[in-house]
Amino acid sequence: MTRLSLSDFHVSIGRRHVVDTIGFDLQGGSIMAVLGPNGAGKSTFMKGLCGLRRARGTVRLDGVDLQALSPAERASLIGYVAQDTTHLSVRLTVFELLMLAQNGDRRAWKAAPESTRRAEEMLALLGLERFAGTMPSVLSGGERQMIALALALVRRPKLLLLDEPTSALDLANQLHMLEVVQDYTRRNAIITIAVLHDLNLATRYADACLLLARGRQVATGVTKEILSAAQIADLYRVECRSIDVDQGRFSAIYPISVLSDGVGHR
Ligand SMILES: Nc1ncnc2c1ncn2[C@@H]1O[C@H](COP(=O)(O)OP(=O)(O)OP(=O)(O)O)[C@@H](O)[C@H]1O
Repeated sequence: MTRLSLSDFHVSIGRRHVVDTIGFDLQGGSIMAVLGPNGAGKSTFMKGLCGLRRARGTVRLDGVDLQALSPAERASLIGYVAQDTTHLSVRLTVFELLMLAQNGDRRAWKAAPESTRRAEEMLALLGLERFAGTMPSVLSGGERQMIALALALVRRPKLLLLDEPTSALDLANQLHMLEVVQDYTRRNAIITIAVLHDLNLATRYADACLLLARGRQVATGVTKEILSAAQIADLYRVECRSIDVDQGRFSAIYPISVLSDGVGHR
């Protein structure tokens, strides 16, 4: 089973330490939500993990030190879906992109035999078959977000990193995307880490949470234990109530008001 272990993990932008001293362990089949106020360092943390920002410390995926790998080796293990999908504005169709994602690092001129089937499977999994022949540049922001996920999954990552994956999705697609991600994560025993701003998506889909404030790890652990109304109030400086939904099947967090030392003083 896949296992991810971080210790004393730091990420810098230029000379500035933006993310400091992160440490946790995750087992295959689990989803971790990364939560925290704007500017807390969530995206920088994700970029540090996938090698887009300079990072220090130890990151082991199944015992392999990710920091010691070449960019190509690292890319073969990690699927990263960025907040911004403008990189998909190329003159290729969705299907061509799915083929390129799987074969871009091959020297041979032929695509790997199973890649057509795999591309079709991904389109079916996410319900995107109707976009196969379309260029992402003519699609909506939410449709591009779904395609970015398909492009990450088609390469069979062991570690899936999603930066605000539902930010452009309507209610049905938010649930659809996270159901697919949860099912894929469990079935393939991979690890998914997702930056989320919606606390109720976190309580519903994340097994574990990492709370960040000013680049520091405020808390990490099992979602049920971490995401209390008191902890949320402390993190975002917003008074909240925790509500049981569907006879305790889900727990929802309802925001009441910004505390007097809230916005601008975090
Ligand atoms: N390219 C950059 N150059 C310099 N500083 C940056 C850069 N990108 C981010 N930062 C700074 O790093 C800090 C963390 O930014 P980051 O984007 O990681 O926050 P975040 O938690 O993802 O925020 P948000 O919820 O608003 O997306 C912020 O203070 C930001 O100003």
